[in-house]
Amino acid sequence: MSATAGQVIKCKAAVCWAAGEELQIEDIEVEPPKANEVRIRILHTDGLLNIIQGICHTDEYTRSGKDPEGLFPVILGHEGGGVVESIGDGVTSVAVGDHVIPLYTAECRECKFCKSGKTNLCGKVRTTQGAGLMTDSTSRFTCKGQKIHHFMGTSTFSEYTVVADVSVVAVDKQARLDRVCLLGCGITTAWGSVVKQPGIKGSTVAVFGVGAIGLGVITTSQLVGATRIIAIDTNDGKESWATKFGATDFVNPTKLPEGKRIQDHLVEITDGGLDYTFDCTGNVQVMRAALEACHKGWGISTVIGVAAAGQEISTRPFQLVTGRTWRGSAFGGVKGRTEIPGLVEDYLNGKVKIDEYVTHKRPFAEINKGFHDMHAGDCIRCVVDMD
Ligand SMILES: NC(=O)C1=CN([C@@H]2O[C@H](COP(=O)(O)OP(=O)(O)OC[C@H]3O[C@@H](n4cnc5c(N)ncnc54)[C@H](OP(=O)(O)O)[C@@H]3O)[C@@H](O)[C@H]2O)C=CC1
Ligand SMILES: N[C@@H](CCC(=O)N[C@@H](CSC=O)C(=O)NCC(=O)O)C(=O)O
Ligand SMILES: [Zn+2]
Ligand SMILES: [Zn+2]
Repeated sequence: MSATAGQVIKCKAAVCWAAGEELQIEDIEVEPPKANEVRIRILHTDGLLNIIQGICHTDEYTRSGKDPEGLFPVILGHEGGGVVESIGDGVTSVAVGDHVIPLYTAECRECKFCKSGKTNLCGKVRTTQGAGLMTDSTSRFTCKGQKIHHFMGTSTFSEYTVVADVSVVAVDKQARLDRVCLLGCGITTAWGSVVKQPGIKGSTVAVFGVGAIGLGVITTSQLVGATRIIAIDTNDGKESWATKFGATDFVNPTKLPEGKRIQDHLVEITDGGLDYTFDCTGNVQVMRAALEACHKGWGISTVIGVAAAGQEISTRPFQLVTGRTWRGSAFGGVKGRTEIPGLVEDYLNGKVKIDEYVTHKRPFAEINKGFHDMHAGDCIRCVVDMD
């Protein structure tokens, strides 16, 4: 039992008060966990463990106001790790002191979705999570007397956070928490999007967008045995990254002859198109190009990127009539409580890269600089040092 169990904890958090505003480091209050909830210490003060956590483009997407589900004021962050400080009644899946990763895709194992065997999406907490609240429709965070919304059921940009017990997984304490916390989103999303897509072994793949997600798709495609992996990015600086992670080719669509569309170029250089393509940009024009770069009769295109409010995808229905498939992937189709412990072991065994994605590091007090880093073009993953 920790000394703070059952008490309101006062700590620091990065609060975004309104859409488009920078985050403010504020003193907040974090209520104890209620039944089936877990309070997690993201800041570790004993000097043994220095937590870092990632900033994902989806945090920026919500901060910017482009997310139709965005609610403010809010504590963002969904790629973190921490240590369980206390648990509410009925919690059996994690214990005080466990090293844990919060999961924005819950896994209750009881709902229609979880029991379907067809999806990783879980229905248990999604409605209240989307409303920025815990399952009893209240928040555990206050600041200056005001209620602060939770974000994606995780809100990791806080020294303490509260999550549902179905939204957290304990991991091997031998794994450095300041590394495996990055499995909370981007790397796992990319890994799952590839390993859960049958047929990539021996096939051709095109990856649009060479950020953390695109690199994860490239390296996992290589791991499962894709024969040709074409990376596409508008930034030439991404070519060396793509190659280092396993791409066989790199194309910058802005360097094609005038009027030449990227999908037409890809179809030409691949004898009819790719077996598999992935959108890792969030740009709906790119999503279309990725679909249309697929081979007639069997090509499959996966949308991973998150597009802004009001954006819609389109293509000629004939593209689908003639055998191309458009699909999407949330958190890579990964069931976090079941599969993240195995991914942690894969990291410990050198089968999954994590450290290689980190290009920038910022102290918590400079978290806004981390958000700016993401727009600079040379950033794969910026991590925030909570110490
Ligand atoms: N479905 C899911 O579960 C998840 C989805 N996401 C989403 O995935 C997307 C990718 O995330 P992340 O890798 O972190 O993002 P990044 O911005 O780091 O990577 C995107 C890359 O695409 C490049 N790019 C931009 N426009 C084009 C274009 N027209 N053609 C080709 N490349 C282009 C960017 O270039 P430049 O460097 O010049 O900007 C950048 O290199 C985001 O939308 C994010 O929200 C993230 C996690 C989970
Ligand atoms: N809130 C947005 C949709 C955002 C979105 O698509 N989120 C992804 C994860 S992105 C992680 O970095 C996701 O898993 N969505 C599934 C879900 O149930 O939210 C909107 O409303 O457009
Ligand atoms: Zn994310
Ligand atoms: Zn469920």
